[in-house]
Amino acid sequence: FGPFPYSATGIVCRMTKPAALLLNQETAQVIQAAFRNANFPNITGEKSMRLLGKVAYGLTNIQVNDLSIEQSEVELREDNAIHITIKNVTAIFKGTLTYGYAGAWFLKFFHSVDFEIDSSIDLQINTELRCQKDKVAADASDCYLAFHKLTLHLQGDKEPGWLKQLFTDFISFTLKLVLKREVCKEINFLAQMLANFVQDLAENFVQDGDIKLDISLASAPLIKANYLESHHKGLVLYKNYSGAFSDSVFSPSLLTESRMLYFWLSEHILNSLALAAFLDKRLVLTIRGEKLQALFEAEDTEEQQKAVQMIFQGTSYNDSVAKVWSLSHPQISVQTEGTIVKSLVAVEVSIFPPGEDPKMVLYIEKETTVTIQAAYAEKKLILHPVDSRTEFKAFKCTADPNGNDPSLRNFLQTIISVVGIPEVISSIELTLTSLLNSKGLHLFDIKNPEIITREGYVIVQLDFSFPNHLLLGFLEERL
Ligand SMILES: CCc1cc(Oc2ccnc(N(Cc3cccc(OC(F)(F)C(F)F)c3)C[C@@H](O)C(F)(F)F)n2)ccc1Cl
Repeated sequence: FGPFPYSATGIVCRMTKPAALLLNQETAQVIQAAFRNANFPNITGEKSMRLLGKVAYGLTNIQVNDLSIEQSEVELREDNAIHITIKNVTAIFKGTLTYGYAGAWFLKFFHSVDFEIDSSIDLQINTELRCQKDKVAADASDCYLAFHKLTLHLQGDKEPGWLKQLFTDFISFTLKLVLKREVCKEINFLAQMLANFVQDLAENFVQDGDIKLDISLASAPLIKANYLESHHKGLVLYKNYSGAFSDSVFSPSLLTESRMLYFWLSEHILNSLALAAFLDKRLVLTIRGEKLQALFEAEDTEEQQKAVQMIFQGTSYNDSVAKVWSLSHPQISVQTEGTIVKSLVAVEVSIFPPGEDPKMVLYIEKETTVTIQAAYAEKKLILHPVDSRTEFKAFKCTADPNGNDPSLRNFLQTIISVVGIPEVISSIELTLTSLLNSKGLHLFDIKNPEIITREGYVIVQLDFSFPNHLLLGFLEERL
């Protein structure tokens, strides 16, 4: 049967061990939030003591005070679990202890005193990543607390020995159960909150206006010893149009394990995005003023001056406009050389002589094929055309109605290829960069990102350092 059919997968995200280790440095903040968020119920009970008869006790408004977390280890386990081990969490719980007993002579004696409990705890959290309703679900219910120490300190020095004994032998057992239940419940809750947070952030990231990418899971996340991997549908949704599944096949060997983060994207996604952008009338560019002048006066030759005179007939560039747009859905394919964009493009120049009606002076249709290499540096997307070829499809010029002036055509051919295509690409570059930054990509500290193109797919691989205000911000919202 060949490799497992990933055909429903358009995008694969791989996070390797180095990324997990870096993210693990934020675990301490999550655990601290879990302890702080946990609400501990009052613990009440009674115990009949030898000399004292029935003793009633209550631990009320238990709160965590100081919490210190030394180091936490993270391990990716092949059985689809992320094991986090945190040793020697020291926590001080504070609250009020009320105790009393009805003495033999019906003497009711109740006393309440503030307490502090010193504790040292080992945490073991085995989180499973699952696919639930097509989304990443984090299940951290496999959670253990081991108490090394749990000592009660009562306020003031009157600490009846029998009470400490009662606490040590009896109350602490219940207390451990309550602490484990509440802390693990909160950790599980936060784990799912984090998964939802990433999912929401990601969904917002891959949406703009009516165009969005369905990044719901195509299969359950995979965890290997050195990386974890999620497979997403990667379907382009545009209004009621939704792209068909792609047939490009992902296989794990396409990604290495040396970088922190990998995104594998099938070329089908780029193609569908181009179609959606075309349907959304985004593939239109208007050039006027000095931009237009720069295009038409890129090279100062005799032929150029003649052509400009013929086309603009003395109208200034400020009263002229060039419009460039795709006549058909651009076809995008990906090769090792780069991303190849093939599109039938129309260029129309109109002039608005003052006091006269506007008139269209030039119309050209060309089949353009451009090979583009992409890079990301200084928080900007860089698109570099490495090769372009064009083929005339139609040509109309009022100044030369029957098109028998070859010098004009040659001139236009040159400026479209030499300056026209680069101008269009740089405007796409600026638009995509501002789109990425509007999604907050510039907030991430991305290190040495590589955009690699191969037949049928693109791989984006990178390292990152974690802007902890991102996680802190998330946790503050939660607290
Ligand atoms: C925007 C990155 C991205 C996320 C996708 O969808 C999801 C949904 C849920 N989890 C993930 N994970 C991958 C991932 C890695 C790094 C960043 C990120 O999203 C982000 F929110 F940080 C970014 F959008 F800001 C998502 C995590 C998934 O691999 C795991 F680990 F949960 F299994 N991706 C699909 C495609 C792309 Cl390009």
